[in-house]
Amino acid sequence: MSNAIEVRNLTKAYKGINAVDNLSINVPEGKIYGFLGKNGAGKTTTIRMITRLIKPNSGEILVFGKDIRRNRQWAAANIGSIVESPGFYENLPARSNLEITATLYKTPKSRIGEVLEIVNLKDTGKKKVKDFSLGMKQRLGIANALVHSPKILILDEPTNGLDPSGIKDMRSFLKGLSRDKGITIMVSSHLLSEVQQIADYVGIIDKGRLVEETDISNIEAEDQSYLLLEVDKPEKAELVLKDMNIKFASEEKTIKAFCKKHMNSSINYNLVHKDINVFNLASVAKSLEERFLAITDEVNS
Ligand SMILES: Nc1ncnc2c1ncn2[C@@H]1O[C@H](COP(=O)(O)OP(=O)(O)OP(=O)(O)O)[C@@H](O)[C@H]1O
Repeated sequence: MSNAIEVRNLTKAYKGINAVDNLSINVPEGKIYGFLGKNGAGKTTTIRMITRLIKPNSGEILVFGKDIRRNRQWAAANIGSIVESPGFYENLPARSNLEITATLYKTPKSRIGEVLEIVNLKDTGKKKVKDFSLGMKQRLGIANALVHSPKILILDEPTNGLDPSGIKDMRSFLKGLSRDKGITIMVSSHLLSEVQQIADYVGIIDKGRLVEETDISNIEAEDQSYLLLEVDKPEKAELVLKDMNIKFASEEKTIKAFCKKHMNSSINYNLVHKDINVFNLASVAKSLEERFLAITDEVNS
């Protein structure tokens, strides 16, 4: 799989402090990439460098394999973004606002109908932007970023300020955009659950440095939070776990055994050999949240 964006050894310092520190990330083409980090981790600074709003101190950024410093127009043509909230003429309807952008990009006006359709604002007619909900304004921002038909969309915290139903709509909208139009989407967030629900890949940063970058399914598959057991003789099962030096918490016939995944089969073997019936044995994955906190704590300690 090729990369839509490759960031290599990128550094940006403010007053001698690295806001982004030798960062390298890969955003795979056609996927949704969740760029995750706490407030102040360096997400916006990275995105501002990718979108050429600010210059790095060192490092390079490639868009579809081309260095953006030597291919500025190429980069601009391929990337649509919302970094700061887009300023709209509040007294104009959606279409008129997008016409201004289309003129700037020398894009045919026929594209406006298409993007309004994509973001589900086709029927807003003469309604002025000032009368739009926040969710509608966010979608108009995305329409604005899509006017010139970029292959990559970069959104800095797109769900900020939205209510739960607005967040849900935004999530399914972005998934649809990736699935149906093949657009690569890079979306930053400080909300772990958000990234877990939307992204195919995740890059976690802390203090400007990459902590981990992986396919989201790896996170779900690899890291076990606990093994959930349902047995007929819980007291006997607890003795087996004690013998194996495994911590556990039990409630009636259900036991949570806190162990690594590779221990699951030997736990099952030992239980069965002690004549304990195992009705249910399920590996419960660590949520990204648990994993993220564990990772950033390791870095901080
Ligand atoms: N223009 C600037 N001048 C000085 N320091 C800055 C500037 N922009 C960012 N920083 C600092 O760089 C660090 C990273 O900020 P950045 O905005 O990139 O983080 P973030 O991960 O996007 O966080 P948030 O979600 O809070 O926006 C912070 O310590 C911030 O104070």
